[in-house]
Amino acid sequence: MSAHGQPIPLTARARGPLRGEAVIPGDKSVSHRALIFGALSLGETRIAGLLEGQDVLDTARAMAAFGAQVERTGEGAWSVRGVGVGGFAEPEDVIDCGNSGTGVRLIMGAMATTAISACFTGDASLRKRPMGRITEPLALFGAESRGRRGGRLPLVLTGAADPVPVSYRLPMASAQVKSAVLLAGLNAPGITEVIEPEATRDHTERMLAGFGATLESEALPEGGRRILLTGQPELTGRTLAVPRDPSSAAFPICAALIVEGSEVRLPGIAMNPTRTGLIATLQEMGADLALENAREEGGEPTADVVARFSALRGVEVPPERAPSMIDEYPVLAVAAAFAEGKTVMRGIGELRVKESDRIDAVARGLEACGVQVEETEDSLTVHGLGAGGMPGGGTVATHLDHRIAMSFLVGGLASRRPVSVDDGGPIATSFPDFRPLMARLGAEIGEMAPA
Ligand SMILES: O=C(O)C1=C[C@@H](OP(=O)(O)O)[C@@H](O)[C@H](O)C1
Ligand SMILES: C=C(OP(=O)(O)O)C(=O)O
Repeated sequence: MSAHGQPIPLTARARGPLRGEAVIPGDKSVSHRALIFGALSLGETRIAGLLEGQDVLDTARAMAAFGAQVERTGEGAWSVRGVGVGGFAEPEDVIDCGNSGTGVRLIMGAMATTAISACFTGDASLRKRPMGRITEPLALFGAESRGRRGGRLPLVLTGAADPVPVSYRLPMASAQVKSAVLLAGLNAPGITEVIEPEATRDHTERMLAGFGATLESEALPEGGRRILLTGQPELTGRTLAVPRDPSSAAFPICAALIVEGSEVRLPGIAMNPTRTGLIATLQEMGADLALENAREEGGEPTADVVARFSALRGVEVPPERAPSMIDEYPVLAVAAAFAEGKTVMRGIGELRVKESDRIDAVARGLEACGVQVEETEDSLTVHGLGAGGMPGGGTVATHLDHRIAMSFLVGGLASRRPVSVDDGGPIATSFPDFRPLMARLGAEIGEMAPA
């Protein structure tokens, strides 16, 4: 939806090859964390390349409401003067995190061991998402919460006045839950331990260490990781550059692979191994993907990605890959519609609690575009139609989900008939530049009535 709440229907149609350079904005996960960790530090944090999507802007506003001085100093350039660990002030008004699960969950963790109360809410999508997975571990520190039935937002959280450190084994693979527990552990005396059954994105661990926290992380023999955080460190503001978002890069990459004659170069994409599952899967599908100039930027491995039109073949995506490609399944499913043979994605039950139920949204969208699919509670199978591809011609319901909107618009660039989405407004939450960037590559995505 637009800022005024009106849906913005968009239609994508085939118009020839995509060519050129795609300069992807900053990583959303790192951007949220840069603002939150800056707010929990003493002194100034200067951030370059911050993603200026609505999700991150909502987190910036929230950090100001908790007492940090947050200032935009240029394009993607932000300054945060923090209040230190345990220094959050009580916000005077409701904290509205918009569409952002990462924002609300990490902020709840960050305030849970400070003796203040805050009321959190979000848009219609965020108000449907489970928050018990956060409030339950935060209760172990001594925080109290009261929300709607099923632990939904709006929710009031009162931080523990005398927090105790905890040992917590995550019941699901979730970097948001892991991060909320670690952030709460910052203001608890002693060691907080988090055990994750499967390794998830590790930006919190890497970045907290960079801000001065003492943290140890070890791989477990049975898979997963054990993280030990020493509470009550003095975090110090720092200068950091946000690497370019691999989850946003996924859209032009997949578009180049399925639109005949395409070649797109994407400089400096983050290649943190906890985020590269899509690249591995596409390579197994036969994608012509080159990774060049591997280097380190802003503390994260990066590389230039070159994606060229490819004859893809269906694969089985192993369940253990889910955490490292979690947000990329919708666009992978669309690319799989252009592959020869079937693609089976297993162990993806977490997709049901994202901005939308992504298994259902993708399955219904592909059906609307003439593609046969099968779903179970935690899997999705796409019957690919080969390079001749998806018939298209349908309108896809996006359920306030940016990734569903962008995935199907990518599909429309290669399908036989145009593909429409009912609402492209939420694209602004993570990739505000998506349409102009795709247009510069030669894509036709217009604001027009559904086909
Ligand atoms: O920690 C993060 O920044 C994120 C973690 C993932 O969510 P879960 O922790 O719910 O899997 C991911 O889907 C989200 O887009 C960003
Ligand atoms: C799941 C996502 O984000 P969040 O959980 O932060 O809303 C996403 O960006 O795909």
